[in-house]
Amino acid sequence: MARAVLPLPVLPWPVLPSAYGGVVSSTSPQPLLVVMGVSGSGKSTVGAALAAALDVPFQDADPLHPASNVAKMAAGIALTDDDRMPWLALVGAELSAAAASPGGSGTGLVMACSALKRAYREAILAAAPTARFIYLEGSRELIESRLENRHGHFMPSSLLGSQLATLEPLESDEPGITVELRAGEPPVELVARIVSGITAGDAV
Ligand SMILES: Nc1ncnc2c1ncn2[C@@H]1O[C@H](COP(=O)(O)OP(=O)(O)O)[C@@H](O)[C@H]1O
Ligand SMILES: O=C(O)[C@H](O)[C@@H](O)[C@H](O)[C@H](O)COP(=O)(O)O
Repeated sequence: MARAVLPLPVLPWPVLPSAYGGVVSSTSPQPLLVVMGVSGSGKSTVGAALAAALDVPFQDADPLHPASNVAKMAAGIALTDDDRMPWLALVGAELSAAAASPGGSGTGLVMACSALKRAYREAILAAAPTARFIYLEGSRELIESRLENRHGHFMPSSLLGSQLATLEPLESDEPGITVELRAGEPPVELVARIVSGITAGDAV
């Protein structure tokens, strides 16, 4: 699978070494990141840890879905573009609100959002042009095993096939990086790789 590698500069904020073992934002503008990938790739887990490492708020896009979308997914029915577009508008609005203003007053945000298709990412960027994507790329086997071990979530593992079929991986001319998932790697280590990948502007 092609890996997206963005030429420098990747992200519009300066970084400094930190005790975390990676980097933190040092001055405004604050990071505006969308952790993307199929259901079960770790967006929520990794996104929350990344936000903590960067000291910016975290938001999961799941609660922004209307109840009708959640009901469909819970019933094992894949969403359509028409189902997703109003939801993506909400995702974009949240990112836009958190974006750094010219005066630097934005809070920044890490958003966990599947953003499966390029058109979905373009819709997000239309609302929040400074957003950058962190694509969690993993094998079907790894993601399937994680979904099978995840309990209490509305999204059934049976939808993984449709998620993978819908997915258009982040491309090299899109803003962001691709991160390859490794079996057995704790989230904290994955986050450290992401932070260093953001800085280096490379796939990690
Ligand atoms: N690096 C990791 N190592 C092991 N398990 C993980 C890791 N990241 C996520 N998980 C687990 O995999 C499952 C799916 O992660 P989740 O964050 O809910 O994915 P998503 O938000 O993309 O659907 C959860 O049970 C989570 O605890
Ligand atoms: O576009 C979609 O089909 C959904 O947004 C989907 O991609 C997302 O994965 C669900 O919201 C389930 O949530 P999890 O990704 O947390 O499983």
